[in-house]
Amino acid sequence: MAIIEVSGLRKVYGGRTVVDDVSFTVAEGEIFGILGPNGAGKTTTVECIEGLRVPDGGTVRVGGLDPVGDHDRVTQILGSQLQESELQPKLTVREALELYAACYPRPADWRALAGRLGLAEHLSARFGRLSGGQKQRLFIALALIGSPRVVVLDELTTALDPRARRDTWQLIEEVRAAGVTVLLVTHFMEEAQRLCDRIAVIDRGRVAALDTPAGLIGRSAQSVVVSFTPSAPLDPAELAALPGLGSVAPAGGRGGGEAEGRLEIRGTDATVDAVISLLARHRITAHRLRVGDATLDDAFLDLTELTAPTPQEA
Ligand SMILES: Nc1ncnc2c1ncn2[C@@H]1O[C@H](COP(=O)(O)OP(=O)(O)OP(=O)(O)O)[C@@H](O)[C@H]1O
Repeated sequence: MAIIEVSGLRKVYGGRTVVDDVSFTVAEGEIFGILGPNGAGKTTTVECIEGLRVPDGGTVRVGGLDPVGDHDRVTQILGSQLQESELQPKLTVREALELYAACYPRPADWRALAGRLGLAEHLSARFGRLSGGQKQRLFIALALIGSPRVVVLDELTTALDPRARRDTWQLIEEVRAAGVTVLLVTHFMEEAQRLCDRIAVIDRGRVAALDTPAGLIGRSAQSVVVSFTPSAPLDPAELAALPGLGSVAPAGGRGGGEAEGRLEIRGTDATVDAVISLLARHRITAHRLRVGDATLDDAFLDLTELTAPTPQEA
């Protein structure tokens, strides 16, 4: 059953359409990701779901309720961790938890929540003195304190170091295991790939793709990556004619330098077979040959590069 239903959502700021005909549903118990470049319209979409923005078109339902018209009831079933959340620096962790718990008719046991989130030893610590990771844990606790059925986490791990980020991923999995639906806005492909059951890729206000992480990678024309340093130059025309070819580039072309002459070829399994044949035909050796599956990162770049014109252009 869908707990979130977004249909034909539109939002316009000062005559500029920033969310344009966005539709998706989130099933109860899912971890659903919203992924997209900066300014794509992710936060605006999420804020419409939270009832913080009034849509200019389309409908949004959370548990069958209108987040704007039924705002009070929606806040009872939806918990939010907002992007760039701040609290009074002098507020202690205990005070924040007690304050937020008092706002809900059926609050979770905040002490148990603090224990689960590793905050039990920091109850007397002031918000302003907490580390980035501790703040994020507190924000998750505050998002969960009303015992919500669905929790919205917007760029939750952006400020965290890799270890704290991984700890947070485990927490998100625990939250879901406890039966809470998670709507996750993220910039981190690894995070989306690891956590999300399904992902909506939003680009320039529109849903560019909606699928499982594996489905997104599979639908990209470039699902396999082969890289090597040839012992002699290869003919660009022959490379361009490879079957199923997605791209040929100097290795590291999408960031980072690499050994002189090293190539990175993206395509399908058929492309890799043809590369091997081509090398054998010309008796060229492939040094440090590596073949790997494309990642969600590759699929994301593909999918956001290939989308239609911006809403303004349409
Ligand atoms: N209150 C506002 N008034 C005018 N324009 C806004 C407002 N809020 C957001 N925008 C613009 O709407 C577009 C979408 O913004 P939004 O914050 O939804 O994007 P995002 O995908 O969440 O981006 P990011 O990943 O950078 O957080 C951006 O161009 C932004 O500048």
